[in-house]
Amino acid sequence: MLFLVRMDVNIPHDLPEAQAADIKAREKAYAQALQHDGRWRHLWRVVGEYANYSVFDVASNDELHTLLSGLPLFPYMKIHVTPLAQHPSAIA
Ligand SMILES: O=C(O)CC1=CCC(=O)O1
Repeated sequence: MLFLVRMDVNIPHDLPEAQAADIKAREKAYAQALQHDGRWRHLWRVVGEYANYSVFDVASNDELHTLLSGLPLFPYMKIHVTPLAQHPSAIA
């Protein structure tokens, strides 16, 4: 099952810099592990925003929820999920 996910990051300004850097490093490792195993298919920065559009390929809504809620930045993100279906005119 494919899902388009938008993540808007909002790290509080009063979070200590070292703590923010640690969370971002763990987020990167988590995201790259999921890209390597094929479940995080795309990760794109939204131009001019601290936000991304991602495409996930997972078995169920519950799996996606588990992955997203495990993101180290999860407490600091607004996440919007759009389930995707085949388009009849798509050639791939
Ligand atoms: O920077 C972001 O958009 C949040 C994020 C998701 C995966 C990652 O490494 O950073």
